[in-house]
Amino acid sequence: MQASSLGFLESVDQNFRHAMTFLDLSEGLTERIIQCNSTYTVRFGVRLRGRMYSFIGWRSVHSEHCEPVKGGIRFAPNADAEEVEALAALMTLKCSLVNVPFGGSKGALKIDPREWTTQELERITRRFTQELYKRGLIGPGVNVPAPDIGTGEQEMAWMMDEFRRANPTDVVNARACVTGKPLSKGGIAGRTEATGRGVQFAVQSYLRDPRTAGLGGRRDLKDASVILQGFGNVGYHAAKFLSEQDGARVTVVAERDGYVTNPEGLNIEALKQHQICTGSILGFAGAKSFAGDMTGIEQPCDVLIPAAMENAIHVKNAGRIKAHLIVEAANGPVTFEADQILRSRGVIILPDLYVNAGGVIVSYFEWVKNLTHIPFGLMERRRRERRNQTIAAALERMTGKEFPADMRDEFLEGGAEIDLVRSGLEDVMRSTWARIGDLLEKQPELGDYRTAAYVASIRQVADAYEAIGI
Ligand SMILES: NC(=O)c1ccc[n+]([C@@H]2O[C@H](COP(=O)([O-])OP(=O)(O)OC[C@H]3O[C@@H](n4cnc5c(N)ncnc54)[C@H](O)[C@@H]3O)[C@@H](O)[C@H]2O)c1
Repeated sequence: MQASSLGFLESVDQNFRHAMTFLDLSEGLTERIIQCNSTYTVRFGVRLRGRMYSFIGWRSVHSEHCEPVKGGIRFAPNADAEEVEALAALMTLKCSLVNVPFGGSKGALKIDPREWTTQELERITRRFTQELYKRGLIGPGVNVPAPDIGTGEQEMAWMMDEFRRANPTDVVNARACVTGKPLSKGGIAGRTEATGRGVQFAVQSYLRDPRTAGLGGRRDLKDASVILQGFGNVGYHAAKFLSEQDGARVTVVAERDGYVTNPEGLNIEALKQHQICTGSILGFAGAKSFAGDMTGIEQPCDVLIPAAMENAIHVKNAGRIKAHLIVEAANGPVTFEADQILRSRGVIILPDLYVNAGGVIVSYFEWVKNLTHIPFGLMERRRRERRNQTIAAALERMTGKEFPADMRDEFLEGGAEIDLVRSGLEDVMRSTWARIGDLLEKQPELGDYRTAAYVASIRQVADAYEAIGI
């Protein structure tokens, strides 16, 4: 997915430097914040299928102004050190923007997971974890990985288990060494859907804010046409919530082998089942398929959600994008140059560091849950229970009737973990949008949401560096 003259890392760097022009920081501090602190390359061998296979991976730490540092681990055949550094920089910005107390990091293993069996992937993942551990690149207080492209809760469970084995005398906090784990291994309800759910809250926050242009003045997604690129974890959940709960019509889903379309709106759940059964979205009965055609994202629509790889929209195709609103669910899907072309055409872009922050927000909840060793939100649940008891007693006094027994338990229940996670996520996404909007209102010269988000975020990182005197 290339054809940009600027690479991913250069695009992030340009965005940084553009935002820095609105901040009054010393030159030394500017460079300190932009530069990636370290990138480790790990090479290791695993004996598989009767021979030795060599693997290469990376873990970048962009900024340690807050520790531990945090960021996903990607398993992808085209991964490289530059990509990992760009992603680590975005993690620094993202965590700062949504006020989760982590520095930025990211990792990758150059591997196509589809070429290996589950047992083989387990051995590779465990060896990779050993390499990270040896270099102090995994641990609850130092560096906390999470899922990204090509990884999920299974890989996180293996990593956590390998870390725990390496620390047999200190297993108490071992669970907090990665997030995105299965529930049975210390994960948190709602983590898998979190990034897609956050995308939904981001779109809603933008549309409901009277200061924005909305969708040509419209304030909701009812019947709006949406094109999605990338039908993986983030893309699937975003499309599911926006179509089932906000009434959007997902008219195109584009994947690496082509796209499917239905102007009436695709049935997202049925399409997912088809993808799981056949390994592709193509050939889905409820749509027309275009095999090998990568122009799905160029079809007319109200909203385009790139949720696959970086550099999906570049100088060569930016002029052909017809969406009014682009919602960056992926990291870096619009290059710096494409961003300028699109904005000159009046296209509004909601930036990645805000839109896809749901994953790290809920990862933070999971990390806190693992370190406190008490069920997530126990205090909040107790508070809600007490509040609801007071309301029930007041209602009983006013009506002179007892609260119906069948409703009582449900009403008094403070809320399950999933409700608390969702409401916490919603709260952070909405308040972060308000911060971005307020800043742009106060400083209209910033010009766009990406610059406003970068400025808000960098300012906090700068404050942290200045406070510790580096
Ligand atoms: N998983 C998370 O919690 C999370 C959090 C924040 C950001 N992100 C970002 O979201 C994006 C997607 O991550 P994910 O976790 O959903 O990964 P995933 O592996 O679950 O899904 C990615 C999907 O994109 C598809 N894809 C790959 N190349 C494509 C191409 N050229 N055209 C169309 N589709 C293509 C893949 O086939 C796959 O279905 C990445 O940029 C990732 O960094 C993920």
